[in-house]
Amino acid sequence: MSELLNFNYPPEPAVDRVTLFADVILPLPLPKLYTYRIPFEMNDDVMVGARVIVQFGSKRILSCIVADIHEQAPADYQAKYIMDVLDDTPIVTVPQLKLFKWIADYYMCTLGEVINAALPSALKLSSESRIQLHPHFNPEEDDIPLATQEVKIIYALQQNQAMTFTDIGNLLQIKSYHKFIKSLIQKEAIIIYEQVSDKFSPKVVKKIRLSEHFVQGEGMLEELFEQLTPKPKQLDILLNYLQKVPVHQDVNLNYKGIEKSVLTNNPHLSKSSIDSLIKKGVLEQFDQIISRFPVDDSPRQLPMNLSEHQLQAKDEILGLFKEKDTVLLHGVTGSGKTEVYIDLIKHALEGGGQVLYLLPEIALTAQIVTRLMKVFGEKLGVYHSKFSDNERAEVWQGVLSGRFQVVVGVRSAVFLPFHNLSLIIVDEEHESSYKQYDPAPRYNARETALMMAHLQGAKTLLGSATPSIETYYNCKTGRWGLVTMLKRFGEAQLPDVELVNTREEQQRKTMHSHFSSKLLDGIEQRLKRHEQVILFQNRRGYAPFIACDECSWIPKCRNCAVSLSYHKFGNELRCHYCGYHEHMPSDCPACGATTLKSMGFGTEKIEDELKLILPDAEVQRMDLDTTKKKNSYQQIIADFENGKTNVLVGTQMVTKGLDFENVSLVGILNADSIIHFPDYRAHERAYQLFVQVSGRAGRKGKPGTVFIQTRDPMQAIFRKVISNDYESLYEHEIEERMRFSYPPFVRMIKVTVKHADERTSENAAIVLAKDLTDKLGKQQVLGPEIPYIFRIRNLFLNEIHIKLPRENVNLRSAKGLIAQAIQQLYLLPDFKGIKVVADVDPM
Ligand SMILES: Nc1ncnc2c1ncn2[C@@H]1O[C@H](COP(=O)(O)OP(=O)(O)OP(=O)(O)O)[C@@H](O)[C@H]1O
Ligand SMILES: [Zn+2]
Repeated sequence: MSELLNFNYPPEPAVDRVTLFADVILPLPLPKLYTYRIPFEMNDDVMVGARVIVQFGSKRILSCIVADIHEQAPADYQAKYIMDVLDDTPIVTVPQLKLFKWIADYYMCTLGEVINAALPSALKLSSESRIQLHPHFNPEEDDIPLATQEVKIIYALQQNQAMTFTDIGNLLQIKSYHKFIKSLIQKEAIIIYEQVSDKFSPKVVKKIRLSEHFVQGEGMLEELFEQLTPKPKQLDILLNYLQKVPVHQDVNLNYKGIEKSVLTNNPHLSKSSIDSLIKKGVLEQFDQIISRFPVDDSPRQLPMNLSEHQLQAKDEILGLFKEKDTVLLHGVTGSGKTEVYIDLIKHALEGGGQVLYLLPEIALTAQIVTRLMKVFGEKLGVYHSKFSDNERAEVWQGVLSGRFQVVVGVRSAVFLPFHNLSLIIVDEEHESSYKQYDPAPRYNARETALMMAHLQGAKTLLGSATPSIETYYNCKTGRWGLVTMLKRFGEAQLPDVELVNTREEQQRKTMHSHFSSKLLDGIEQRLKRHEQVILFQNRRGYAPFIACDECSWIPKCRNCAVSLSYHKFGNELRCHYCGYHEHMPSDCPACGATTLKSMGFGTEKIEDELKLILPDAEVQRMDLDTTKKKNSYQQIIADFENGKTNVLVGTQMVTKGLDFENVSLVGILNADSIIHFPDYRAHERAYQLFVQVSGRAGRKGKPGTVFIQTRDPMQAIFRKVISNDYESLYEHEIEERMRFSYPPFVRMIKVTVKHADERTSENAAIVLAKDLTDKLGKQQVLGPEIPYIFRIRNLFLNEIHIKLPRENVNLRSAKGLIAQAIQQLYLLPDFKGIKVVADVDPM
């Protein structure tokens, strides 16, 4: 059963009234929790995990989460009273509060920042919040008892669409109006949203019905007939309506009415007469809102029968779970890990627990959700950033209430209010998109999931065809369990990987722009056979930069130390770091020449050129630029699934997890840019990327081929990719990590110092590095150094890397010292305006 317990129960009722205080988490980056006084009459209503309304500062009214209840008045300030209690039951569970605390401690941020990231804005009320009618709520139809004040609010919202708290206060002319808002939220009659952009526009159909008094009043209908007899067109409409809605049989039928289009689309009825009947008040027009999460009526399907290998993997996993909390399923691409997950989810649900299934990217959810929906139906919730805020709030409530027992989501799903988890699946566990870079909390959802599982006594299954070195190390040292699937499902074989030497082709003059003749021939061949192709290029846009052929001028971002990328769509130059954009100049602003040339290439250019080279092919692109709209992922994936598209060009979005049966060729256009990335993980990443994208080929029977274009085919990493030799990659990498002290042998913390002035940033970093060295020891602190991209959003960056040994270091106290050093830096007058960001376990 769920465990929505309070941290502290309110004390036993005493004869004397006790004065209680609540520590609350405000959704703000404050270092400490604030204490408010609980008014006596609310003593029984304030609960840990529930929201209360408080005044913060002189004006702001905010909702916040109660973290603790006690009798201790704050020592250094007079506690203000809590204004109102919003929830009858906690919306944040006790295990969640513990998790949030861990995130704040581990990732060196405030609880307020965690809460702010965790709660959908619809659950964060403030004086700026807005209120609208709940899209499901139909005031005419929904039969819920409402207080007079509530009716007033509903009526006003029907007229006004949206109102602020202040509007409601003015409307009711009373001070304690929050309870009515709260009650209406609970009755699902209204919803709250934070920003205008979050406003939920419900799907509405126009409907028509007879005005109430014609139906209810004795003899009224007969009278109406008489009235309309001289107007045959109007009478026709009335008769037609009564045919469809036989109110003489059951007056209640009138309530629902019919869709207006039923009448207006009827060629025998006059549209203008319909309108006159509405004007006269005979007919009544109203809007009906259509549900947001339509119930999936398609018949449930049983999970597929597991193959022998899958069954064995499943049994091994369950066996290992008896001794270990975490198991890695290392299964090659296309080995059928998803079906194993589904079976384990079923198993967990039968045991009565909740399940969280994490995916690194929204692009992956489309296919997986379809699959899971068929098996788990309305028990399945989906959580990601393409959902509107109110949809996310609905999933939140659904997890609390138990409506959703399985949730599929991207990294932020670790914040959901699970209270009875028994299994977490982290699919593609090696993915760096599990880590949030900015803003705080800079958490890694995989690590957070492990802690979450620990707090709730759940098991975690990590899955990947290319595990991260850290994870594999944990398996090798026996901390975690390891289960392997070496073969693809069914008859499918791993694809053949071939290297294409672009340097040679260039010398032979057989390159067509960025395509080798080998790759082009390969594509043409596949298309003739009605097979599909995926092309991967790690940059979006048309070209990473442009340059003047005469004077070598290169346009740079105003705010960042990067060149601007050229985007042909919109004919724009754009910064991928700050979003700055400008129109593409027609000639060079430096020398006036008209010879501006695009250099390098991104996905947009590949798409463009391929369409010219192969005019009959249907080419689509999937990258950040083509997936801005809510359903664009689904559309692109569906078009490719149905064979409407022949070639899919994309960034890392197309590289993993996707399952298309007809793809027989994968092309990697520029492998070298991926290998030569200045980072200790570059090889690991390159291997993962190449193997993952290769893994999209030949997944169902038909053999698959991969062409990797490179100028230097002798690089060692390629041999490992070609032979799919993860073990040898691991052996090589782990040795290097040990030798040069990198994770998993040390923990890293990256401290970035930012300032608008270059010298100040540098000097502050030097002072901070010195202080850190004094506090932590010389060996532990590297830098400061100026990063490759040394200026972003007008701030100059300097980085300090801290390496903390795994053994013999108290992580908590080390982080305490780092936080202290940062605080001390903030106090120095020389460095006013400085910003320091600590990133724990940076990726
Ligand atoms: N038991 C089964 N019965 C029928 N088809 C199956 C079964 N298991 C897997 N498949 C099919 O095999 C293909 C590969 O499976 P899946 O997508 O789960 O692989 P995966 O291990 O997750 O691969 P990747 O790591 O590349 O994402 C899919 O098309 C899936 O439908
Ligand atoms: Zn910029």
